[in-house]
Amino acid sequence: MITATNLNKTFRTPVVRQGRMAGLRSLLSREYRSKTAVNDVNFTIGRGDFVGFIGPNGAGKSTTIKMLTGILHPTSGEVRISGLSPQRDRRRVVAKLGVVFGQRSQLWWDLPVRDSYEILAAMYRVREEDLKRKLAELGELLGLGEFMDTPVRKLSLGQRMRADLAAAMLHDPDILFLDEPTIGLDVAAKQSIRGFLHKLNKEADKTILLTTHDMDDIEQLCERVIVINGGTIGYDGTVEGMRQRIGLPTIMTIRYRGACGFAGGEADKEYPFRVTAAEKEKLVLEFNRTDIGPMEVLQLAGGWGEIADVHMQEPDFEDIVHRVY
Ligand SMILES: Nc1ncnc2c1ncn2[C@@H]1O[C@H](COP(=O)(O)OP(=O)(O)OP(=O)(O)O)[C@@H](O)[C@H]1O
Repeated sequence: MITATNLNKTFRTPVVRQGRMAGLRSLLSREYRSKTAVNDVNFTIGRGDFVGFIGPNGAGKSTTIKMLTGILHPTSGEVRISGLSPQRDRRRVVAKLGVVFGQRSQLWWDLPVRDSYEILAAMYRVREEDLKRKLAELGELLGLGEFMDTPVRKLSLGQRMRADLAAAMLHDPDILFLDEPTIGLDVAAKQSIRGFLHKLNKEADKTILLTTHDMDDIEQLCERVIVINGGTIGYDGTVEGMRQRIGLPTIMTIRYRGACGFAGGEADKEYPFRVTAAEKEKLVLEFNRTDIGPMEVLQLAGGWGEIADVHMQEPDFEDIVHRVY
């Protein structure tokens, strides 16, 4: 449904000269600096996929999304959205896409939300009865009723984001590109946006590409994550696969009923895990899931006494992402 093939984007910006007569010299001979923002990027996103697109600041995320939506032309390589080029078939591709930039609203600042929707519906040639039906449906899912007649500038950030998501859905696109849709929101507002996106993906089968710096968005919503850094893709796979590849340990704390038999001599033996703390009735073990599974660890640990209670702590997703970057 969405493919990027050998996608490249190099920006050429004029160098600003310093010193006397700099302006005149710049006019006579311009010097340019090249910056490769996206470097040989390849991926395919299937219908109904929910993909997280992450990377540090300046990694090339926005540049990639702008090429996917047709706002920017690639220096080389190509994009296909349902077989169409967003650069050459702009109008047909735009009809399939909904786009939300969290930092920038596409609504008219001084107009009531309702008026913005009417303008957008006219631009997208949405029929009046379809708009009515869509607004009733989105109104319920996103709680638009409380601010439909309020000018956009008076909305809270959470309300504005909900209003923007509805705006992106008015023409019922199959694909959504979301750039930081939860930025700056409090926990409750984030949860409400996430609930909506989850429904769109699972119940309405929308394909979603989500850019975010909030790792909870990724963990709660995405099955797959694409990591970009310095314009190049560093990882493309499942969230679980990323955990395993990075190799941060899972920590298991085992409490025994009575004294634990792990002691003298045992410490010298080779195990596929590390014992990081050993007390009378408690052991703390660290292991990598690529080396051994939790059930095998428990079988081995069960040899040192009767296990009363087990607690497992998976590596923190934020730490994993930092390692990938
Ligand atoms: N119009 C432009 N002209 C020149 N350089 C640009 C332009 N747009 C982006 N860049 C550069 O390309 C690189 C990638 O930028 P991009 O905005 O795609 O990153 P990003 O991953 O979206 O970052 P962020 O998370 O900060 O939004 C950066 O070094 C940026 O300075």
